[in-house]
Amino acid sequence: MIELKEEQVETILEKAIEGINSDDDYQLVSMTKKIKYNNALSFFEAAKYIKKNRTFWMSSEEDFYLVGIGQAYEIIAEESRFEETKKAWNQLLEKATIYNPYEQPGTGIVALGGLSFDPKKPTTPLWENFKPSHFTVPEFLMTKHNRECYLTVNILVRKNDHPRQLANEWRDLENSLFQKASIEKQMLTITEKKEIEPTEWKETVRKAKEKINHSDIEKIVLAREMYLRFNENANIGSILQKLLDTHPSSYIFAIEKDEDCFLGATPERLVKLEKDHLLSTCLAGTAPRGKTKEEDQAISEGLLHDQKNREEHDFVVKMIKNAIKDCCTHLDVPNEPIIYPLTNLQHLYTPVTATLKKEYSLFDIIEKLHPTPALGGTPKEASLQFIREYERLDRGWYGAPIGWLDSNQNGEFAVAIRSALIKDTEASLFAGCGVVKDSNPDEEYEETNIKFLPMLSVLGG
Ligand SMILES: C=C(O[C@H]1C=CC=C(C(=O)O)[C@@H]1O)C(=O)O
Ligand SMILES: [Mg+2]
Repeated sequence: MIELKEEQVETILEKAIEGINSDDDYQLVSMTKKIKYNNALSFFEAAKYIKKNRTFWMSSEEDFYLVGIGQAYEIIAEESRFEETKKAWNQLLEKATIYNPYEQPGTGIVALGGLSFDPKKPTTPLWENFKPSHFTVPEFLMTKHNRECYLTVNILVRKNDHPRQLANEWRDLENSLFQKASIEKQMLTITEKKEIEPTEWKETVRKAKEKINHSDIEKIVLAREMYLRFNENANIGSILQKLLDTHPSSYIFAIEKDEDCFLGATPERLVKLEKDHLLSTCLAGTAPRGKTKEEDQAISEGLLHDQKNREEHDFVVKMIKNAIKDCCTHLDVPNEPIIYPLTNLQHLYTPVTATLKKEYSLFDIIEKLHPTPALGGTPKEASLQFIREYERLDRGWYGAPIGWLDSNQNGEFAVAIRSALIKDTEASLFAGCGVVKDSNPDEEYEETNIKFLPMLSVLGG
């Protein structure tokens, strides 16, 4: 393995610049090196006053962290968002210079980002900074995996750039990013807390039930919002620390877009790809945790055998199976769900594994899966139409795919639930639930209350 040497950086940049022929052409140069073990959150925090648009990602199952700082390249798509994003990503990779002797998942050129829940629903000012599809290749990417740490630097070079100058700028920035930053422990105080139209929301649940009883729609997921105001600006690093401490079995994520930050602790994996090995998960059907071990056990048993929750869950299993079967071989789905326990609640859980056929990519799978009936409903289009028409909420990126992919067919996307959009001293929290024929509006309301807890409790609630 050939390590990247300091003096090589300039040569790599020089070569890339030499290959650029016209003024409006460019090339992405990506260089990865191993670095000393570093705290991911500390790195995130150090960038606070240096670069905007930070990204944080921690995967629940492994010791895997990504921290992206700045934007070397952006892919924004609105209309045919999957097609456009896929095309732009492939074009970027085609002409990139990649120096990455490790080829570990999540190193080298990595795009981090996500999508909005429904591009057909008009956006409100709340989500104006979050586009229908927005992926960023950061200037600096720290990857932590299996107790090894890597730093990737991505630089977009143009014809008239000076390699030495770029190399020097990059070195200075890197030095300042590795100044150890301690995470300020913030005690946020909520000065205003407002549930947005809870009575109307229950009414919409009733309407959804009616629709289910009188049409071929079988499930509709309805979400609602809680608004918070704080005594001071929320510090994202401090909130992430609390999420990491309290939600070990969830994906912890944060995506900053200018002054706004969308963050959360979601247990819901949409899809993970390691080369051609695909893993998706069905997570739907919910119960609270018990106060004692015995009570917890009894609730789990109850959930496993509860017809209404099993129905909610089985719609997801069926849909995921159908959505990916033509793109995969070796599809494996257990017959029965198991319990997935979280800090504040427990879910029904079924893992789905498969081998992805060569001609398909991660974007193809996301397009086929989103939204699963855990966030949309069954059938997909009809339930989406209902949500579009009756849900009094701009979901923005809530409930949508969020994650990363690299240039070696690895990547992972979660579904952005248990999440909040933070704007300085304000936050909007989101929670939804699957409405089926046996749903009770008051019980669904209580279920969403528990789903607010992961975010509420780290925001001073
Ligand atoms: C829509 C949410 O949860 C989904 C995921 C798991 C269980 C769910 C449920 O039991 O209703 C929901 O489908 C949310 O947390 O906002
Ligand atoms: Mg439910």
